[in-house]
Amino acid sequence: MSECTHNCSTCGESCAERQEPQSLLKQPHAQSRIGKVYGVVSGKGGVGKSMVTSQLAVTMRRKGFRVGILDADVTGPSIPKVFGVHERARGGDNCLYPVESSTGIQLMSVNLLLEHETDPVLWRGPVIGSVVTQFWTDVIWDVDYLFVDMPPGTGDVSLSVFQSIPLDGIVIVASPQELVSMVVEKAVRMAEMMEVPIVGLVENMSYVTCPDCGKPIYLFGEGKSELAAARHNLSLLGRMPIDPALAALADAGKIEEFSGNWLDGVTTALESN
Ligand SMILES: Nc1ncnc2c1ncn2[C@@H]1O[C@H](COP(=O)(O)OP(=O)(O)OP(=O)(O)O)[C@@H](O)[C@H]1O
Repeated sequence: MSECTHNCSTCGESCAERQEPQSLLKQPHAQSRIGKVYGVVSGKGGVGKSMVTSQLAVTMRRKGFRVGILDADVTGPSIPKVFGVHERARGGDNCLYPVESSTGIQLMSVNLLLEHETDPVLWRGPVIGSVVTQFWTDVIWDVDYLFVDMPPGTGDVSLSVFQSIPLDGIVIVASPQELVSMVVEKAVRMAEMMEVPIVGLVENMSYVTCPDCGKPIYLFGEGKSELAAARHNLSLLGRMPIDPALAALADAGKIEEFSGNWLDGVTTALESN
């Protein structure tokens, strides 16, 4: 046997010192019942990731599934607000209970734990990462589908989610402008490196509908999403317009009242996954 370098990855010997690579995936709470788990990610902030997460959850709930949203966007949590939920989450012995929206969607977000929902979260990355992990390990979920609203970008909290929560897949949300930049590619590469399947791509703020003639106006140019999807070998599952009615519903905490079938391609893909 050659001299031990303590680097098992470059050594073929089988010995007592050998350490297999350890999975960092965490177990959910023993009382949780969780079906499929999907992350909703974006290369950068403000492209509508929370909007898409909320609409996916509402659509799956309308189909009769039990649905939850784990808001992993700890420093910019918007999920409770768009659902009009302002009460605080209750805790039990070593557990937390999600708060239910008016249609029964289970929600957990740091904003449901803060004394004042306008308080900023002035925590460093590792603390934020551990809070997100606890939303998986300590919350008692009872869902067929759990959507994780990821923090924007490919920083350390996103990495914590990928490492600690066993995602069945991710949905990538991008605006037309973002589709031509490298940030989408970074999100795609991150998923590939973490070996998480990509369900597909959603282009948000793709166009506006002319209020007079009903024609779509592609403010940022047409056809970018097809090109980007082809470039990254992704399925283009939906295109959502900029719709002032959607923004108004989100601002009023009434996202459960949205109408529109832009994301049906995504929910069909999730159901058949
Ligand atoms: N298709 C749309 N039509 C109209 N308004 C939209 C649309 N998509 C998103 N918005 C609005 O744009 C703003 C940003 O959306 P959202 O919070 O979903 O983005 P995000 O990507 O989650 O941002 P962050 O990562 O910074 O939290 C919100 O006010 C939201 O209501």
